[in-house]
Amino acid sequence: MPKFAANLTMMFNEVAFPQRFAAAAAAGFKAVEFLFPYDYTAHEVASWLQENKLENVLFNLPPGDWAAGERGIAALPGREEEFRAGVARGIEYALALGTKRLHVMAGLIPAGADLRIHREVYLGNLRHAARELATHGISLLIEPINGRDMPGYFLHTQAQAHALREESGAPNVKVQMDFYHAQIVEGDLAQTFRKNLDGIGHVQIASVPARNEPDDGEVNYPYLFRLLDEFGYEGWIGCEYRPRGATLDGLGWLAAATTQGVQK
Ligand SMILES: O=C(O)C(=O)[C@H](O)CO
Ligand SMILES: [Mg+2]
Repeated sequence: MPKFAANLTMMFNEVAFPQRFAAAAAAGFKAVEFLFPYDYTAHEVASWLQENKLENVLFNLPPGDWAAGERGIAALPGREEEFRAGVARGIEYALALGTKRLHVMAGLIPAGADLRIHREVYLGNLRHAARELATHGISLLIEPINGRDMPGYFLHTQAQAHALREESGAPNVKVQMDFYHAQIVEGDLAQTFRKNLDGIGHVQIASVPARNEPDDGEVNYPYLFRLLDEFGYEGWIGCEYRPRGATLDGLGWLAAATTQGVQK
């Protein structure tokens, strides 16, 4: 049965990050995801999860200098040492939080760069991270992101991600299929999901093009939720959207999905 996790980076922004855990739990969520926990100690984040009986299903490995515009370093030559230190830091947090999935961002590639070099570096880093994570039973996720929101990002299409996943040779490398990005880049969401089901480790949702609640725009989410169920998807669905107004006011879609028996 599809299960929904609140994305605390985008949702419940009415309150500060530490208070979003209680807000998500009060709204009925049993699980949360967020981009980065590193502004806080692992102990603090673990305590917010425990106090609110929440599971953390996903966060990202350190992405390089996010404030300076970096969006991951996994495909950037010359950053391998920093990448490895980031893997160790991510694992330290994942163990404290009980997290079983870590997303690794590839990075922005300069125009005209030799993509073969970036691909080799990326694969080497993926293999290293996957090995380290596997010793703790953690999956490594890679996510194609649309080039309108993130120009220059290395990974765009589902096919590219699944080819790299297979080439990594690591069974714990999985694709994070964000339906918002996938719809913008290529569409054909249902068939693409069905074809790649075994290689998908996490799903994220938002309306297209506004990236608000999944109840408007060009993607028919009630249909997709039913399909995910029929296909036997057992993973989480991260609600990675910017609420149009107050987060609670926009949760009607979740109530409807739950009533229809999508969420157990
Ligand atoms: O943009 C997204 O869809 C994401 O999932 C984050 O930016 C990277 O985790
Ligand atoms: Mg996403």
